[in-house]
Amino acid sequence: MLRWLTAGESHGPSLVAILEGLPAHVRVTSDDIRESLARRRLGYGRGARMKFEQDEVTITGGVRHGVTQGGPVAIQVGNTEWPKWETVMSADPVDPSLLKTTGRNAALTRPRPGHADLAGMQKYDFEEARPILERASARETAARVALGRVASNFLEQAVGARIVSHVIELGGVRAPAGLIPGADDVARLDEDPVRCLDADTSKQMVERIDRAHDDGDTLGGVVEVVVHGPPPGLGSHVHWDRRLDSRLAGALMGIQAIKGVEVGDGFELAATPGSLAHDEIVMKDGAIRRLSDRSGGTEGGMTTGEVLRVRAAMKPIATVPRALRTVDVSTGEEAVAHHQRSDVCAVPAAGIVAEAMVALVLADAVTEKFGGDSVQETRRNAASYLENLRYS
Ligand SMILES: Cc1cc2nc3c(=O)[nH]c(=O)nc-3n(C[C@H](O)[C@H](O)[C@H](O)COP(=O)(O)O)c2cc1C
Ligand SMILES: C=C(O[C@@H]1CC(C(=O)O)=C[C@@H](OP(=O)(O)O)[C@H]1O)C(=O)O
Repeated sequence: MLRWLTAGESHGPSLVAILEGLPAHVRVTSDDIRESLARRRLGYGRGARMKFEQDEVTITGGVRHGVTQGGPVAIQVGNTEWPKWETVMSADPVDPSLLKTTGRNAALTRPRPGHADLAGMQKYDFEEARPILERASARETAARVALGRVASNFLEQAVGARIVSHVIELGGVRAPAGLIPGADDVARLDEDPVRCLDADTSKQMVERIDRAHDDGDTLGGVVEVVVHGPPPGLGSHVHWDRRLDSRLAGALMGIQAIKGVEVGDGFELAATPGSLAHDEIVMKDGAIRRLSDRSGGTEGGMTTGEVLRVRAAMKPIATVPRALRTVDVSTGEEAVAHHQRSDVCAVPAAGIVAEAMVALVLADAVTEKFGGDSVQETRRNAASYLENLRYS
């Protein structure tokens, strides 16, 4: 079983992430993690912070000479912006006179609709939004992506599964149906400004972002994560919380601003007659094969061995430059929500975060199915299972 945790605030000194339960001998380096974090910063429409802030990666436990040791893997991702926030985010008490009434040290009393601000202030009993928004911020996704890279290296080394994501819809502009990236399309997708496979659609998406930016508005969209080479039989039909589709949906819904998840053709299947909605089984060259993959590679909560496909729908960025109405909780007066800066659209980045979440869920399911205290043991167990698999 894998367990993972993250800690840290958006403008704190660093994020910290721990992954426990991974076998020994998984090859992973700080540069691998840096590479994944750099991919999360990509994408047309992200805000100024992505340009001037760096992710400072330090592996502080669990890895020696580029291989995991079997203990918890601990990763620190430093925020280079920290010196500007040292007073307002200090862990220790500060002189109250330093907390000014204006600027970055001021109390945030105008909660932003669409954020955790107001519900969090009520629940945790704070008079301002800073203690809530700091942890609710999607800055935390950097820590998940760091862990996701470790999980993804494990998946590739243990069972040969490879993960890629792409943007299939942005601000209402939709890519042609049926485009599925191959495992080797990652570099090509990362070069596209919105990580879309179709060049014409990508151009329209970029124009849509420009228009939203000019209008002081923000956009959402849909990403799809595709896994090539998952072994059949991950997850189980026997209980709701062992179903892989349920675990994937929970992990994707756990990403900030994700409001819907689909497995395979998802909601479209609901409008398709049964005769056209399922993946027929045929005998070909002495082995059982599927004629399609509308289910997205799961049936009965288990992987079928076909390509796994899951989608996540992201709502538009909630800090809208054309500020939304709110109430100043310190006066009870009508006001406009706080807005300092924000992304116009973070859908391409959300795809990288979704890859990480899928990698963590699959790595957990692989350790559960095949066990192993070293990655070579996991690999042997998986190979033996596949050699003895019925009907393949
Ligand atoms: C990669 C990524 C980047 C984001 N960037 C911003 C941003 O710059 N400004 C903003 O208001 N929300 C941003 N968000 C979304 C907020 O964190 C999210 O709307 C907030 O947590 C509330 O959404 P929830 O109700 O789903 O938690 C981002 C989300 C992700 C996944
Ligand atoms: C810092 C990151 O994303 C941030 C997520 C975020 C939010 O409200 O979720 C708001 C923005 O930060 P700020 O409020 O400081 O401008 C984004 O830049 C990151 O992804 O590394």
